[in-house]
Amino acid sequence: MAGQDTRTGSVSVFADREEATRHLADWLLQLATEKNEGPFALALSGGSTPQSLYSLMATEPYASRFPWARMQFFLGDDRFLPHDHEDSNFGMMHRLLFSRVPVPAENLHPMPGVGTAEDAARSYETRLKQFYGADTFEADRPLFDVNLLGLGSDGHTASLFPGQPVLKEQTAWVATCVPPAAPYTRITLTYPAIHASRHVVFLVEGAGKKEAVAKVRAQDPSCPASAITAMGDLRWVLDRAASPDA
Ligand SMILES: O=C1O[C@H](COP(=O)(O)O)[C@@H](O)[C@H](O)[C@H]1O
Repeated sequence: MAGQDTRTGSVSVFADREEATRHLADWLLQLATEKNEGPFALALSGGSTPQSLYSLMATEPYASRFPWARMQFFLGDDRFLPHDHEDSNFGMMHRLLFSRVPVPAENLHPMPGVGTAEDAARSYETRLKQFYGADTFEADRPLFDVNLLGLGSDGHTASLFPGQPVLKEQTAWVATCVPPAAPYTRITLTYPAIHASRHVVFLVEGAGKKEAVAKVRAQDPSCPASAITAMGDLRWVLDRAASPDA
């Protein structure tokens, strides 16, 4: 593993996907068990990259070590689809993780997938505000303990897609996005809601992401991921294939 600090956060590079995934599972387990008071709130990413992490968390020794009863699971984004649709991020998380571990149903906070997308965004924001206990963020009081993010090869993260109006959202915590070159209307956390995290961590794997990682490192403004910040720390977990340095 190699490590370095950049303006965009700390970077850890692992030999392959399996090592990167195991590192992240170990780090999450350490954070969740260290915080022995109150809920441990996570916002999870969708797509294909984190699937091996969710599967790993549902196997031993992780499955019996995570404090599931204290863990609260939110989503960073979802496709506006019924949860049983094969492309629903929540559906994927449920199949790989939630259905296989003793997490209480009331600790799961899916984004609504029926009705209208606008209503779904407003209703999810209300849910987040109830959980946070306030309508505006207080400095140094994060909403999420960990916000796990992915990175698209076009530089999108969560469902913050290049050039879309959602990138300018400074007030709403949750918004809709209709990506021109990707399927489905999306519901996504906005920049301010992602910022309200004790830890923001990107998990990025595969050679197809190397160019996007390099652009974020160079703070290329065409990449939505370049503008991600955190109340606490920002870190990148990469496999060697995704690292511009490898
Ligand atoms: O559409 C999405 O894409 C990104 C990246 O997904 P990946 O399949 O390239 O890993 C993901 O982070 C986001 O949650 C998802 O909705």
